[in-house]
Amino acid sequence: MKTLEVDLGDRSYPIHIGTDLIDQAQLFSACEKATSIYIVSNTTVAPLYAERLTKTLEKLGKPVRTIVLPDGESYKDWKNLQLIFDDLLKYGADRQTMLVALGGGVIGDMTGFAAASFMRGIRFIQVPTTLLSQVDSSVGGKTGINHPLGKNMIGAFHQPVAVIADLNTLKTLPARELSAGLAEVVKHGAIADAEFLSWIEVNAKALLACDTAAMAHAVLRSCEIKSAVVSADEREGGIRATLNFGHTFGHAIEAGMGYGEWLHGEAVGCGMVMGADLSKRLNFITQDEVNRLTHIIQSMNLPITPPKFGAQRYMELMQVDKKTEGGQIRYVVLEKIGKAQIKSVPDAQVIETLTATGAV
Ligand SMILES: NC(=O)c1ccc[n+]([C@@H]2O[C@H](COP(=O)([O-])OP(=O)(O)OC[C@H]3O[C@@H](n4cnc5c(N)ncnc54)[C@H](O)[C@@H]3O)[C@@H](O)[C@H]2O)c1
Ligand SMILES: O=C(O)C(=O)C[C@@H](O)[C@H](O)[C@H](O)COP(=O)(O)O
Ligand SMILES: [Zn+2]
Repeated sequence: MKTLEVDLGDRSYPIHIGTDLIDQAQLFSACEKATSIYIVSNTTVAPLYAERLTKTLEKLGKPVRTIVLPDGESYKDWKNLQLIFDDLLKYGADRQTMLVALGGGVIGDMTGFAAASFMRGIRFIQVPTTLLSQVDSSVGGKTGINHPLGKNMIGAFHQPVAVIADLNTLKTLPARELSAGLAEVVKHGAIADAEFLSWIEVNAKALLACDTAAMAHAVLRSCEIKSAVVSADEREGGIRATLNFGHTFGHAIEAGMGYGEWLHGEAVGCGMVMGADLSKRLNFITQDEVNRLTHIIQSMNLPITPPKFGAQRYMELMQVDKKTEGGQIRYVVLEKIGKAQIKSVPDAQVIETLTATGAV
């Protein structure tokens, strides 16, 4: 097992990465002060892992309950968030209750937001079970739900007290979900570590085969990159926005298609192709580099052609992005492979990208 720390002063926490971690009660030591523990999971993940995790948590001598939500991005909303509060209140949760998010990014984001707001804030642990949640969403404390008009529009920054990433849970993950997770892995290389991007390129086959050693490296390096950025800029005043590479276009695809039609990772993969094209138009990277990144994304079995919503609809969907300031949409672009920056770009150049990539 490898452990790294997200360094945030008195809100610092460990990320544990290894195999069979959900059976190890000592990793959940933050629950020692808890009055009760609620696992929050969904109808797919709970039957696979909730019983094992319950046995582990019961060793800590606390009452353990499981709340099971419907599965899917389309349920990441107010109505289904309320189901968590309903059970917490029904069964007598209090301010010392610990929530444990068992699932992918949807469960992690919703459980985190429930923890941020229940009784004005309780603690929670992330047990991510998708590649995407292990390399990205379980770390950094962005929690929330979607609004029909925009992705993750309602939420809070609320850090977990621990992240426990059990690589063996990835063995039951469908191939399409694995590919979606690889999009965020590629993102970390593209924005912060050119050498890591080359490693991803060389190890694409092992990654797609869910080889444990390859997964361990992808999760560890991604968590190192993300935790360094989050430690430097927890609330996205500056550098944290670079973690949004591919997301201005990607979130527009997710909302425009209807949540759940394209997986988040698929939309981000395609969004990065568009972001790379935009970076080339700003004379930052070359067409060869755009082609290389596009090829890497395609080799992960991710779509590279966006839906044809037309320029006006894309601009409308992107306008609500959380990076927009004073009506100006700001895009994450690649200064070079391994380094990103955030920039306002004239609409005309963005429309050129939309046209060139097939969105118009
Ligand atoms: N908070 C953040 O920083 C952050 C970062 C990236 C993404 N996100 C959010 O995360 C969400 C996407 O997360 P995701 O890709 O994990 O999707 P997800 O949570 O919908 O999980 C994907 C699918 O895999 C299933 N699943 C989960 N673990 C499994 C396992 N071990 N075996 C079999 N099936 C399993 C789930 O039930 C679901 O059907 C989006 O809502 C996105 O906005 C948040
Ligand atoms: O942690 C971050 O910061 C990220 O941007 C990571 C993204 O991969 C993630 O999808 C995040 O939820 C997007 O944030 P948002 O603020 O654009 O909703
Ligand atoms: Zn993302």
